Amino acid sequence: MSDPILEVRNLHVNFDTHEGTAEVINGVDFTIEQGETAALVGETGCGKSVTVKSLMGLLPSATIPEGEIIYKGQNMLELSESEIHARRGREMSMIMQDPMTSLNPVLTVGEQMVDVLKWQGQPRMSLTEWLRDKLKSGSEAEYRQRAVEMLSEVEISAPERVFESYPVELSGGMRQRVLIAIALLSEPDFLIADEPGTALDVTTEEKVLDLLDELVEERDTSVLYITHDLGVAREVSDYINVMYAGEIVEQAPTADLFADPHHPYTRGLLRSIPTLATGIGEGIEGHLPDYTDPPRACRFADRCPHAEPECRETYPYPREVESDHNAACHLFDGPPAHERHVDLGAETVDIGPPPWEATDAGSESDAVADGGSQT
Ligand SMILES: Nc1ncnc2c1ncn2[C@@H]1O[C@H](COP(=O)(O)OP(=O)(O)OP(=O)(O)O)[C@@H](O)[C@H]1O
Ligand code: NI
Repeated sequence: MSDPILEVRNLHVNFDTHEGTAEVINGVDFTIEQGETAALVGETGCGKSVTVKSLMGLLPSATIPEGEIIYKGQNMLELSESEIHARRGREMSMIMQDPMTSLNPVLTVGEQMVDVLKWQGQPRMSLTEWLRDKLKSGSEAEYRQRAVEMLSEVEISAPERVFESYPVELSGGMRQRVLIAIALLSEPDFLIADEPGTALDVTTEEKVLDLLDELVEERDTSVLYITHDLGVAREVSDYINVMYAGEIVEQAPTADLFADPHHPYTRGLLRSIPTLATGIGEGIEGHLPDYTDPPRACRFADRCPHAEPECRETYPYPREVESDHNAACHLFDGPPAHERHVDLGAETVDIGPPPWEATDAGSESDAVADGGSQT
């Protein structure tokens, strides 16, 4: 097996706010294998964008008191600003949540794409530095041709016209395709897609997702896919990391997560997937904790239908359900998922059948106890 392309270990990210220090990301661990598409899933405000911006070195106002971000064997947190700039956009690329704010409104699509292509010839510079000097090399016609080709690859039917257009002249779906084209121009090894498509209607979103899926498959790009929707994550990813309030509460290969979800938050999210029958999901009651004063034990306890006193007293370190499948919950037992996590001792508790399947609440199903009761 090859080395993972990205390993995030014990990542902490804080912000200074008027109310005090917001401890938003609290000890996050996840790994992305070469060529794999992993998802980071959680509700709004749980820290998905903060996590990925810290991977890209795009959080100037944050502090990272602890953690490692190991990309191709190198800890990004030990690199200088200029070394990070040099990688960003070239080896690593990001499709942002909001196409309107990530495209420059005063430049045409073509101008923005050609700038990216020219910049690629300048490996020691950040895009901003490069734009300042505008060192020109290569021929304008070649860049134009490459950009137009890329626009056809994202299935834009009038690429020449879109090349000459300003972002505001395009539909939302078109802008999202342009952003995908820009992100793939540099043929990145690693792509972060932060909810591409959420601003779009469902049909357009589906098309954009299918397209992205195809493009990364062809290129064998490793992808971290950000979404609040487990249904979308299931469609696009091989592995799912479920995030709640700045922590990974459960992580598993996609099929395992759906077959045998352990964390009550994962189960809540599963119930939140809209069904064809009702069109709406159930949602999870309550709201995220205050990041400036988060619970020191389980951050989900206040919303958890199964919380016990221990959940408010002891920190729920991740435990192994199976190899590659971890959950951070006191309600089941299992060996520590990571070496530094040593705080075990909870008994296996039956939390009943998976709620989204349950017909008989309080039955003696041991779906959860089973998975977790390893010695
Ligand atoms: N620069 C910042 N300064 C202070 N707090 C911040 C900053 N950026 C993000 N936060 C806080 O971090 C928390 C997580 O935000 P984040 O944008 O990562 O959520 P998200 O999971 O991406 O949500 P969404 O699905 O809405 O995009 C929020 O409470 C947010 O207010
Ligand atoms: Ni976000």
